[in-house]
Amino acid sequence: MGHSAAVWDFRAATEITKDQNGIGQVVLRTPQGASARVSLLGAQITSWRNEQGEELLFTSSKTISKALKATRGGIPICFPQFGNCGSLELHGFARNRMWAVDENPPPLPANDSNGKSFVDLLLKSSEEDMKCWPHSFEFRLRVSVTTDGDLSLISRIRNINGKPFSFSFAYHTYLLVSDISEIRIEGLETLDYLDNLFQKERITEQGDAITFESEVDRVYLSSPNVIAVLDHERKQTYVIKKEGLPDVAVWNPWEKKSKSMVDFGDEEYKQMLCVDAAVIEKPVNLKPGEEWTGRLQLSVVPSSFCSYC
Ligand SMILES: O=P(O)(O)OC[C@H]1O[C@H](O)[C@H](O)[C@@H](O)[C@@H]1O
Repeated sequence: MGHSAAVWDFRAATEITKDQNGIGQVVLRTPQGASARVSLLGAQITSWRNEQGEELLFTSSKTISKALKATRGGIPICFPQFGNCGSLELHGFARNRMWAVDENPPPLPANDSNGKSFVDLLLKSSEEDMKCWPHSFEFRLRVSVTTDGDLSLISRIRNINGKPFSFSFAYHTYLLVSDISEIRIEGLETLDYLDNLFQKERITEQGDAITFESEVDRVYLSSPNVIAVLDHERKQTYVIKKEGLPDVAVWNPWEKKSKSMVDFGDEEYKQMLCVDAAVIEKPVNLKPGEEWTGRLQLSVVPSSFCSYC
């Protein structure tokens, strides 16, 4: 690219455009050529590319653009509910709302801004949403791409209500993988998980890594803050670092669930793996005026260089 980080104008490298449906999106680029795209619909990350321009997130080729509905893939934000564990729509309403670019967010530590291309987005409770979830909040999301090409997401949720409220949350991360049967997840072994395929039964993981040979739909509880997803065929490892997000939801449907997943190709399960950094088992309880922060940092390293592996 011929640009050095020292002279790179990170502000100018942040571009606001429209997607093919006319919905606003923000494109972030680094001097080395990594990039990310975030839609104002749901603040959903719709693309994350490495310096070679290779996509790292899965998006279904059958994605259907419905009015104000999250598409299948990327990283939708699940808030104030994960899955169907409450009375709201699946994964909560935040992913189906229009977010605004926040020009003047409360500051974050200098480390979260220096040397990064970033954008701040904001969702506030609306009168309509208050009818089904009667709590006032401000949700700020900082999306950054670092000079190393890492994708960083920082969520700050503030209670501006007169009384406490609780919520669950997830970065519903659709990783793009070469072949699901070649994938191992390390860092979740020996943990307890809730198995969604068996009425959320609590089970202790016995394997020395998670591998896939049929449908998996689990929530691993109280996990370490670093886990690794090893892709043998691509010889690369996704390193997932998180803070404030104790649980990890792991999902691969193994086959197209015919009626419910119209936006999913027959064989696409092979190229996707959801590994969601989340708060599920013990929802966050926020008192009036309090703020919660949940951080996710995704990196990709060659498997041979992975200090974690
Ligand atoms: O279709 P989505 O909204 O992306 O959600 C799909 C999946 O999300 C979670 O991970 C659940 O545990 C799955 O049971 C669910 O089917």
